[in-house]
Amino acid sequence: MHFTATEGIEVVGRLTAESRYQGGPGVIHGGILTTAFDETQGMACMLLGTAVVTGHLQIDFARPIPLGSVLEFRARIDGMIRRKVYTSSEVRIVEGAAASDEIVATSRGLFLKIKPEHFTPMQEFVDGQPTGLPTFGDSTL
Ligand SMILES: CCCCCCCC/C=C\CCCCCCCC(=O)SCCNC(=O)CCNC(=O)[C@H](O)C(C)(C)COP(=O)(O)OP(=O)(O)OC[C@H]1O[C@@H](n2cnc3c(N)ncnc32)[C@H](O)[C@@H]1OP(=O)(O)O
Repeated sequence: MHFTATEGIEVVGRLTAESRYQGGPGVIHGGILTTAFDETQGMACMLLGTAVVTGHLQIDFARPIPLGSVLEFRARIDGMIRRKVYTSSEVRIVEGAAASDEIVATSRGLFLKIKPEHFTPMQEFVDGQPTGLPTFGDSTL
């Protein structure tokens, strides 16, 4: 995806619903749409200048999205308290046969600010290949 920072803390992302993203016949898979929301809202949080991870994500799939559609996601930060960052986003079809101003899906997400050491226990798994026996708390894998 490509992202653009706009006025305020808002992010715009575009994604083409390619054939490899098919879920039901002729339509985008809901998991792909969910991933795109996660990325767009996570990117909005990045404008705060701190790293975040997704804590909770809730999607409303309002309309089927035909393959070939160009989607435009808009995401923003609605509020913050302590480490919690509340975000929302919506998507429209901006190019293709089904293009219109109608919102075809919406998302609300809670992101948590994290410190860089959040990922330290997972370093051994970078690129998917465990190279040692990392310890998570008291349990050993
Ligand atoms: C990918 C990271 C990138 C790093 C930076 C590199 C540059 C990137 C550049 C570009 C980024 C583009 C954007 C990326 C977007 C994609 C992000 C993902 O998909 S992340 C993968 C999926 N998510 C996880 O793997 C989290 C797994 N969960 C955890 O690690 C923990 O549960 C965590 C950190 C979320 C919270 O654990 P605690 O121990 O730190 O914090 P506690 O004390 O439990 O919670 C703090 C507050 O948050 C609430 N909270 C926590 N989880 C909640 C939940 N699921 N629902 C509701 N509230 C929750 C709690 O009630 C508490 O609230 P009270 O402050 O007391 O009011």
